Amino acid sequence: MDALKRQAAARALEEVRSGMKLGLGTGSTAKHFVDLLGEKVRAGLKVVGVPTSEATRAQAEACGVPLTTLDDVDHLDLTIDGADEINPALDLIKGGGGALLREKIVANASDRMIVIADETKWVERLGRFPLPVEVIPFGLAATQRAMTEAFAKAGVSGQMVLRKAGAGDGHVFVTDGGHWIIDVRLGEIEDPPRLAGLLSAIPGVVEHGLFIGLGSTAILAGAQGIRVIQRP
Ligand SMILES: O=C[C@H](O)[C@H](O)[C@H](O)COP(=O)(O)O
Repeated sequence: MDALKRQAAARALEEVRSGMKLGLGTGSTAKHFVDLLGEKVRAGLKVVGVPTSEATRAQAEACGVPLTTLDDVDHLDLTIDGADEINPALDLIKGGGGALLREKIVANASDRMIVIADETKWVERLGRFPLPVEVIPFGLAATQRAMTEAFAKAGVSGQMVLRKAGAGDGHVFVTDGGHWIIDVRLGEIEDPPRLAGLLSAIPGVVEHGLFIGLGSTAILAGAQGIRVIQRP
């Protein structure tokens, strides 16, 4: 699986040109991309990147990829990032690694977003992967009640699970922005854009993992080779 992720990352690197301002994604697939980009930079490629997490920032710095911020550039040419699920409209579920907020800000500031993944991320309908929803700790119960109403309006339901940190000591997972994440296994989401709008309207929801209309191209690596899919 890791070899497939690297293949998708290598194919995405072919889209990078000297002088580009890049959004750098987060996760195990994006990590391959940053690694390969670092090799190119050390060989003379001139790019700057905006990392979507502190983890990616640290990796990019270690690889020698020059970094900037969205305050210092007026737009990004291209963002390359992974995903937890991708449907044929190139709508995505993201945030399995907890980086969805910065990832969405960066993708939205980009002219194009290339999604890199192994074939297992491709689904007819989004929703098998638990949807991450980033919330403000204040008023959590009220936010969850509003989320339940939003799910009902969108015709879905699922148990809400407050994400815990990986250490197994019971501590709540805290995002780079200081927020919490609620994961909700919804099953098939009939209308992802509608659910996205309903969740975005809830005051305690900072952001959610539905990326609608942001993915331009998906590069999927599987046993049969690489598929490049453009947003319809
Ligand atoms: O917050 C994490 C990101 O949205 C990742 O891009 C996503 O979870 C996919 O990660 P991976 O490439 O490790 O499957």
